[in-house]
Amino acid sequence: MSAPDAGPVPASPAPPLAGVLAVVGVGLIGGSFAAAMRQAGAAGTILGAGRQPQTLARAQRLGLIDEAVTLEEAASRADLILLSVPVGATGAVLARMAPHLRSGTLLTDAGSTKADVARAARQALGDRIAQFIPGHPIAGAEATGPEAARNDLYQGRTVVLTPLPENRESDRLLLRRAWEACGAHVVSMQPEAHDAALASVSHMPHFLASVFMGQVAAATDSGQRMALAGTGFRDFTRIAAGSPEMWRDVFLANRKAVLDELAEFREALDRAEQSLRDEDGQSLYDFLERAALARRFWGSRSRL
Ligand SMILES: NC(=O)C1=CN([C@@H]2O[C@H](COP(=O)(O)OP(=O)(O)OC[C@H]3O[C@@H](n4cnc5c(N)ncnc54)[C@H](O)[C@@H]3O)[C@@H](O)[C@H]2O)C=CC1
Ligand SMILES: O=C(O)C(=O)Cc1ccc(O)cc1
Repeated sequence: MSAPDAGPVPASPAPPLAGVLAVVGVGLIGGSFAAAMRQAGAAGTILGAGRQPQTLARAQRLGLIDEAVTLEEAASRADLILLSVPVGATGAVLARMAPHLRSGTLLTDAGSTKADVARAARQALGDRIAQFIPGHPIAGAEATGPEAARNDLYQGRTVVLTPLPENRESDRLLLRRAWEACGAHVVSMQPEAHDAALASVSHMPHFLASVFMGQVAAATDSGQRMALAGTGFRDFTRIAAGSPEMWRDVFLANRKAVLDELAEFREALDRAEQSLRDEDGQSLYDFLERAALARRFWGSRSRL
């Protein structure tokens, strides 16, 4: 007697990339990673760890994480761990997790600077350093905390990985696939090249916007000035609303590259100022035109 025909055997769903994902620091960046990984079906259980129990409770209510756990528990249970805390906290967080890590666990981070993060990780993890791959999603906002998290934050955005010589190829591939599952495009580069470029196009804009915003806010007639401010002021100063803790750490971590950029900027500012002092309309026009063409060209290629 033959068995009744049950039809084609249904394919079992592919296992998630990370059976257990842990996010340390469930704010904008970590919360968005959790949300995107969940939406893609790339994470099974999602654990959250951090500094403030109230933040983790909010993240759980928002459905970003399934459970709030200690750093030690995250280290011992997770297959993949994302650190999304201010870069200055990296060493202390990893040092607490190190004794509890399983050998198969992969760690990464989302910090805005990379050379200091790699140094701190080396010191904290010692002979487990192969398990840590530094990373940086070039996506974000001035808003902070789990309420700011979005499952589409990384769609179409670039994620930079700065792998260490010790990292295993299979781990690099897994991390690349995780970010791709979040909709990102992954590139690899050297940490020093990353930090120099980001000093120019991310850290400097924040520094300048903050100095400028502080100067306007300190004026005796700041209320009147801001009542008259339009979209140019809004666009130019938007990023100054970002987290002071996060940005303090970025500037301290990338101090040398930012100081180099500031020196170059000061020279360019002096040249532009001289054109104005000299009432040199041609030279003013030339520098404004160069900037306008460069900005329009970048805008037409960058989708931003
Ligand atoms: N905000 C942005 O646009 C971007 C930020 N980044 C990087 O991502 C990281 C996180 O930034 P956001 O998510 O924007 O900040 P956030 O303030 O939204 O979230 C950070 C979370 O880390 C927790 N935290 C802080 N110190 C901690 C510690 N010592 N131990 C455990 N938890 C701690 C905070 O309680 C908070 O929940 C930073 O390293 C930042 O440089 C990277 C790309 C973009
Ligand atoms: O708010 C914006 O427009 C940003 O550019 C966000 C941002 C901030 C810090 C990073 O390291 C990367 C991206």
